[in-house]
Amino acid sequence: MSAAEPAFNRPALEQLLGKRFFYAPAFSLYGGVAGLYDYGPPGCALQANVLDIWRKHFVLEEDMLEVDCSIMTPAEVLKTSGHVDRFSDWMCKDLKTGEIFRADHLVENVLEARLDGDKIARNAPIETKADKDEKKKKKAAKVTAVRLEDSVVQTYKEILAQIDNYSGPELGELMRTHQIKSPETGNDISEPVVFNLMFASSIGPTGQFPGFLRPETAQGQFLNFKRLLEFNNDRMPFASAQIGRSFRNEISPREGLLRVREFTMAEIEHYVDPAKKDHSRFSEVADYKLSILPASVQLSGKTDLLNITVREAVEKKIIDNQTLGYFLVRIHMFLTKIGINPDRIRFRQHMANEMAHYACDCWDAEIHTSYGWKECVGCADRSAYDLTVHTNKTGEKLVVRERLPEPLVEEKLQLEINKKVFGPRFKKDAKAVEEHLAALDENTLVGLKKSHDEAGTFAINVNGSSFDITKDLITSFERVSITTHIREYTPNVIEPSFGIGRILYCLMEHVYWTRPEGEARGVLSFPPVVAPTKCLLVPLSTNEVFVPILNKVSAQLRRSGVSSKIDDSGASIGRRYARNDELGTPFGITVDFQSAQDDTITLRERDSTKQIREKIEVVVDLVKEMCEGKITWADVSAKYPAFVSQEVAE
Ligand SMILES: Nc1ncnc2c1ncn2[C@@H]1O[C@H](COP(=O)(O)OP(=O)(O)OP(=O)(O)O)[C@@H](O)[C@H]1O
Repeated sequence: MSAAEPAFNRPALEQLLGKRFFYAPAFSLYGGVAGLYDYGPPGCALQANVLDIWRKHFVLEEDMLEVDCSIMTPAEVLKTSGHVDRFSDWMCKDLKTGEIFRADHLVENVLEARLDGDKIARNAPIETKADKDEKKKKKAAKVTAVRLEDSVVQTYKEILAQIDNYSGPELGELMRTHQIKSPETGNDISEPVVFNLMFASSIGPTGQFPGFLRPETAQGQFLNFKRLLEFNNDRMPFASAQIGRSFRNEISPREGLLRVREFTMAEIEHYVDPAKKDHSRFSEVADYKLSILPASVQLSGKTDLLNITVREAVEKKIIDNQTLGYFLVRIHMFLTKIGINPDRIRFRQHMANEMAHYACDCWDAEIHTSYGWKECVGCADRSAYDLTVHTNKTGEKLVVRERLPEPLVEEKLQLEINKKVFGPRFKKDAKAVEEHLAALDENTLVGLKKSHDEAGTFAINVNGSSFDITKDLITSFERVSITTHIREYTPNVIEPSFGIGRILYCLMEHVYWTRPEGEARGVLSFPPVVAPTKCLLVPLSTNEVFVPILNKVSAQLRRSGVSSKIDDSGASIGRRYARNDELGTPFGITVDFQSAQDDTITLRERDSTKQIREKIEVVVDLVKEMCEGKITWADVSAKYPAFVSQEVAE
């Protein structure tokens, strides 16, 4: 289905996912809490399979160092990382009912609804969010057919193209200029105020040690940088990885699994030399084409995608460096491997204001859903930000020290102090003044030496106080030749960050369809590698004769590592297969009277409903190979004559 194609029946999918307990609202017996969900058996199995592929695709393939760090985080860590001050969104309120909105989402939804109203008035098709559920919502939000001036349509489109780029005051200004009110009530809206997204807590019984539930898994990785580098025998570049829960107190979680308050993330921190951001395996992916949406295009009010090889994008500096480009391709490969439709993936570059406080370049892998394009993987160049702030705060140097191939000889100004005079003169300030002088850069020293030579003194400012450095405090201030054998630098970090729940939901939308024949029956066409259960075993009837054969097949599948489930309920075979189509089980094995005579069974493939008949051992091997992604059903049906199942058509 193309990005513009309408008519996706989201309510039907949601009903199926609820009925088969992929996931459900948490604490529903107590009325539920927005943004908290429980996964049931098929949801858990799906997630485990996706994470297994993630580990193989990234951790194993790239030799990453996996860690599992504490979720509860001291406030001081998140203060240093900038999250306490800046990990926030803009929130506003319906002034009468008190209903809360995330400001950028409110502006976006209202302007989109007006553009839809304009389309209805012009009798033009609504391309975005055109599923039935969305239409219903808009009706409820009193979307009326109002024809807009062409210039207004243009302005709205330009605002929407860069909706993520506005600050709170700018969003407030947009609300005033464009008369944005509370959608349901038409009431006035408050000015946007900043709202920190972290859940606060305290550690220990005194309540004196503040902490937060982590909002990302990254900080634990940074704080272990020194150990990890040592573990890696001090070799650069390298990457750490972590899979675990993160928590964000989202202002208004409204789109199911897409925006929740507790979710599983899988994050990679790839450490590189800032002077060498090339990637040794870039040539393997250089010709891979990606659909990208650079910041410059969005700023001109457009959303046209550029289909370009990653080589060209890096050469033209659209993507900043090879390592970033390499990871964008690897992310794309992972998403398609688990079954995301490649035509519905794009990479959107962040605009300057939108970038997180730690990032210097950022690309989001966005997946198209019935809710529109949704960010599912962020890929940020966090530069040296995190390691630098933690070094500055703790005094523990989170740096790389590399032996230079040739010693480096440099002429440098060097200032040596006379400690005997220094201590008695500056007393308690002596240490701070000394450290300040030691940290001065070459340019500053050149200026100070001028005053020192000409006036015999110079002044410096340390912690708000001025100190005169007179000649008697200095033993030498000369240019000397310094030989360095070691280069010390703070690595830059490229961070691909995956929201697993969002990806799972997008996958479920992409693989969902209904069989046209008879009453519409839902199917989830998961690729065998991610399917929650791989194989359904069905005896033709409850006849005892089938039991030993079923047990034999089931044991063989278990030995081959293939998960299977026996359905010996009295329901018709067609009905049993239909139930498993909804669970996304790719293969079905039927045991019948012929099986009892010649040890053969039938193997049915979910999407085509075609079957083959073969010996038990052959079928088990074929299923194993298909589940491991080594062969496909096309390979199997080409080799063994396939026929249409009688039972399924019933
Ligand atoms: N509230 C959430 N619910 C589910 N997944 C989330 C949520 N917030 C973030 N994620 C996932 O974590 C990934 C990395 O987080 P990141 O901080 O880049 O997201 P973000 O830019 O804050 O997301 P958004 O702008 O949608 O709030 C996202 O790409 C997404 O898949």
